Amino acid sequence: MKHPIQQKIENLRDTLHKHNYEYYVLDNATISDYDFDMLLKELQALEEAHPEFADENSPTQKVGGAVTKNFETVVHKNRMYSLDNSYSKEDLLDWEKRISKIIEGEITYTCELKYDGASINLTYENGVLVKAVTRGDGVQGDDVTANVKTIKSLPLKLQGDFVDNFEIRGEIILPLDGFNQMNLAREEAGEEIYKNPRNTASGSLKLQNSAEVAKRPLDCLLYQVLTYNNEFTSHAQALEKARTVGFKVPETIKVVSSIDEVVAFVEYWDKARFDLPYETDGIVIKVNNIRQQEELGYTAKSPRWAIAYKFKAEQVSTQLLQITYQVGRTGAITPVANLEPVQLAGTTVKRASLHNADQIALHDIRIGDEVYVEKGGEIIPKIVGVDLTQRPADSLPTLYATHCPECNTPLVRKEGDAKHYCPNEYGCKPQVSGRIQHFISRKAMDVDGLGGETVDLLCDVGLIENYADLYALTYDTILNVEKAYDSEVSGLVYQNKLQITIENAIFGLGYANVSKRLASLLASKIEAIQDLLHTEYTLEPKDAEVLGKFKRIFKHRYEIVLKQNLSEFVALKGYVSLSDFLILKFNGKEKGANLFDTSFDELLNASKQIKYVDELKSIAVFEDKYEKFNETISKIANRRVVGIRETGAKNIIAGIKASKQIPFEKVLYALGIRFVGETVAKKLANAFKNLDALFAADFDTLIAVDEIGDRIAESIIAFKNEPLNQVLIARLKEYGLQFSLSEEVLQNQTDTLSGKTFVVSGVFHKVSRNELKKLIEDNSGKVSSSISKKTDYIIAGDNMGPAKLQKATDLGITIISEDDFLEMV
Ligand SMILES: NC(=O)c1ccc[n+]([C@@H]2O[C@H](COP(=O)([O-])OP(=O)(O)OC[C@H]3O[C@@H](n4cnc5c(N)ncnc54)[C@H](O)[C@@H]3O)[C@@H](O)[C@H]2O)c1
Ligand SMILES: [Zn+2]
Repeated sequence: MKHPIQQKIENLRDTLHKHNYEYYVLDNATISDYDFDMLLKELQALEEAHPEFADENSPTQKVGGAVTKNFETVVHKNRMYSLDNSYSKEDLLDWEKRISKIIEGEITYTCELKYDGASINLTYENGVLVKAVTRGDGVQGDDVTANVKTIKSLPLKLQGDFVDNFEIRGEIILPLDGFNQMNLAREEAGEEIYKNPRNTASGSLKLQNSAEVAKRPLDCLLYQVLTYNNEFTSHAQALEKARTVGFKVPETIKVVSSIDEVVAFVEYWDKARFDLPYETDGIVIKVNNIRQQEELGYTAKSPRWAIAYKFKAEQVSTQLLQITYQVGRTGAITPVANLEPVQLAGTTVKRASLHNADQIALHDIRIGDEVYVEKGGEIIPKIVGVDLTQRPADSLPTLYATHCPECNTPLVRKEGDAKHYCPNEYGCKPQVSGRIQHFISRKAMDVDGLGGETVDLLCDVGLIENYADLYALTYDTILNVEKAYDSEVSGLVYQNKLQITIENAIFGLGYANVSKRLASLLASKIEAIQDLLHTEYTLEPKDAEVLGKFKRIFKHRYEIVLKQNLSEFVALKGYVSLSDFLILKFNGKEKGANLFDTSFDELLNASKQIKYVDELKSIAVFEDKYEKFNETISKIANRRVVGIRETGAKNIIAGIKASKQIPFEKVLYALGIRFVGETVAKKLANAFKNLDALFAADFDTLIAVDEIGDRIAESIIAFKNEPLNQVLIARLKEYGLQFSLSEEVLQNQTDTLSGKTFVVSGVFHKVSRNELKKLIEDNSGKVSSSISKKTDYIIAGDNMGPAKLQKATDLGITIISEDDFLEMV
């Protein structure tokens, strides 16, 4: 058993590592900065109280970022640090006390805004910009010179005299105006909008194409000059000189001589910051005298001579207009507050997350309430409370959604789970598409050429509805498939009120984007929609092409659907889509009957199984809110068309074909069995060697495998017992995917290390850490991340931490070198 404090420390480190990765590498934070900082402080306090659990890789000891593989890695000449945070005047006074013990003489401070973007280190030689490198992990960063050179306000060549060779540091930011304009354009194009300026600035720097970067209105604000010959005596003096030769050093910087003055500066900017053209998340206070700075030096992570003061999140109040529900890829439901638009920290806020039913109940949040909205750092705003004094007299408590907004299935909530789920795994559109997107993702089948948007498109037009369908796609069926997307209406436009005529069906099926005019022309010559397949038309070339496309997709769908009758079909999939329903319902009716002359109500009543309501949603809008519907229809003129052209089609088909070679463990991961992540999939693949053996294993056999617990075993059994999965797997086998480990892999596996547990620590020379781990696993050994009594060997590289070494010696564990280990295998 691990010491509970050690366990807690390790959990905190894991959590913080994950958030660092999301924040710095993915540019996609999932908790607020404030919450992040509080977790970090908790970890700091625990580590201070328990030095025996110290680790040089802890998030408290290192700058949180990382280098990416996309750029050349450059080692910084001078390390780049983070900043210590403070939140109150007391924190600032404590800091002053700490530094006064180390340095002598008067202290003056500079106060600067903390610009919220991505840090950059610029190297100038003989007055010319030669290199721009991101902070990375503080020791080394990404060389993004080409991208940075596109920033117009940054001098590539200095005007006037400055130091010959120097480095200068600053923040690449995206001013609010530019950010809002970028988002406006994306909103109009129907694209997902950017979360916040910081993410977008940081993401822009990492783009591969500098021409794209040049289109973004980035700016660079400078905050520190590093020289080699003591050219400057104070920080402020260096910055002012830098300004005169063309660097953008904000005029907001101020030199003061007491913490009281610092506090006044903070208080002023806490209000005035909202009038700034860019975002700031705090103030940076620095010791102004450079000699004093040098005396103070650095901790592992930050300079002792500087501290950040972080502003509290801003709050506003606004009216809650409506609560809607979003369905995630796993079926998880997230309630979303639709708000009366309000300005918050420089951006217009229209929506906020409500998290889950408990949160709504906790604050008793009701539609019509005046609610307090807060931007916790940078992620989407949240509702933190209700102004009860403003509550309307007739307000009613919120009734949480009972049915899935996408497929109308009753929602479920498992004990101990905060979220509701839509259980209609195989019939709910976001889940269906999500599962396919997981299947093709990089760590799974790694299908090149196919992305999330295209999967959505292929699902929407009905070409695929599970991952096996991917392998039935051909170049011809996907070429020129396209669909127009807009915010509300997904395709069906009912002109004759609620009548579905052939004309409307052709228009509404969404295949190939047939125009209203063409639909009516096509409908005029036929009795039933399937007549389209053999009726001759004389058409303009453009129309003929559209009809060709329509026929291709329709025929494909038609053939799939007609293989079963309606009840079998429903039994198999749990739902039918509207288009499938139409095909099934009207197949075989006598020619002459007006097959599509069915009212919407009739249609809905006739089949309670229609759950694929994407198409039907527009009708609900039509019935409830005629005006809104009209407004939406008018937007159709600005629809965004997503389509597949020649090159795209070729790449998709090639990518799908190539994925047949992806090794078994990845295929297993791709199947999307609950709780079977990448590592578990690898374990299972190694233990059972092929899918048949895995699926033949009973519960006890499964949990006998190292690290496979009840939950995973149950999930595997549930998966293999699901008839639809059986059909899918059978199809995938037929298509030739890898369902067993390759001969080559099997040959490299031995039992040499069976029963032995290893901990790998430090830096290695001959093989990488990951290769070491793989070697251990291939030879049936076990890798553990921490030292305990169960550890048999520690493979120690360079720089193994002293705490680990001590612990290993205490427990009497054998420490071996890289070479010793390689001998063993
Ligand atoms: N929400 C999350 O998941 C998450 C994850 C990781 C980090 N974070 C946030 O990021 C912060 C840590 O990030 P960090 O290590 O980049 O530190 P930081 O942002 O707190 O401070 C260091 C950085 O401030 C920047 N800076 C801006 N103006 C400056 C000025 N005038 N002078 C000096 N530096 C200036 C520099 O780029 C410097 O690298 C945490 O406080 C946390 O809130 C959040
Ligand atoms: Zn659903």
